[in-house]
Amino acid sequence: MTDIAIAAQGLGRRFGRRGRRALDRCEFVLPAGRVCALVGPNGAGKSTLLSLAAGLLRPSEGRVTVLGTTPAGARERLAYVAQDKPLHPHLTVAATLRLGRELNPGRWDESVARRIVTDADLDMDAKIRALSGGQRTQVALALALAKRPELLLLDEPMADLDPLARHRITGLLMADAAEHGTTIVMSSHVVAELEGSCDHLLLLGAGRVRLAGPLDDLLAAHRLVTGPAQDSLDPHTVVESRTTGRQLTALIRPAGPVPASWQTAEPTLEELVLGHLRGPDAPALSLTESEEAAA
Ligand SMILES: Nc1ncnc2c1ncn2[C@@H]1O[C@H](COP(=O)(O)OP(=O)(O)OP(=O)(O)O)[C@@H](O)[C@H]1O
Repeated sequence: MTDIAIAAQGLGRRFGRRGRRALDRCEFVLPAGRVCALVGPNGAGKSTLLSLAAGLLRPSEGRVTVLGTTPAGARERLAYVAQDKPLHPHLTVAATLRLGRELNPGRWDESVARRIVTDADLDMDAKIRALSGGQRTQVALALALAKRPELLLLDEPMADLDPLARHRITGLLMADAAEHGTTIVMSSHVVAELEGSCDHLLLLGAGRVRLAGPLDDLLAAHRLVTGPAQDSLDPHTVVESRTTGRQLTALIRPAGPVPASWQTAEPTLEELVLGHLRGPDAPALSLTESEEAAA
């Protein structure tokens, strides 16, 4: 086991010679054992980042280190569930799991795979092509978890799951992380669902890292404030602000005390992310874990 699950240095990826960079000069460190929410607007570069970490794409610039080595070198120790959940359509569920076992000798945990497909009420003899999108997702998650990876990369894993399946799979992922110390990086647009399950955040915007670090520290570095519209927010960093009549509501990074006449509260994860999506030009903030927390 290494202390760092993913480290990106000057990481960039361009598609085509003249193409816009999908990722641009990304720098971040994700300590091992964390559950990291990967968020950002459509086209921000989330899938590109996950594909680079999984070793399915190569960087155009910079580098990404995974579990202390190259993504290719870490391939056996990581699992990746891509957005389109590629599985062999002509295989049955049972044959898919059998293939997973054969491809991962020594690591395969049949019980977790069986549990996921049984809980999803899947017929072992059903062909993958006959399954619904959400059912296919659960087979892909069964394959990924049964591999007992040290790093699990999930691209919008909950997008096509029903609420009960989401609840069940989230519980399973959290239990896995707690029991085995698995690092999980999970992209999602449903930020409210990540609240309570993630302890680390990576927010991308237009291919750049906008926020990175331990979730509690990032939340503590921000305040949601409400006050008179005519008041100045200097010298605080304003991520996003809106005026309704005579009232101003803003997401700020305080640079000192906020006037006592202002109402202030720590934002929720959803408020933090929404604020940064509405204020894409706010300065980026990367926080590293304190030694105490990392111990
Ligand atoms: N294979 C590709 N060829 C050309 N451009 C690509 C390719 N894959 C991604 N891109 C471009 O890279 C950028 C980032 O795409 P990416 O899929 O990583 O974003 P995302 O954050 O995962 O988006 P979403 O939330 O919509 O899934 C987009 O502008 C996209 O058009």
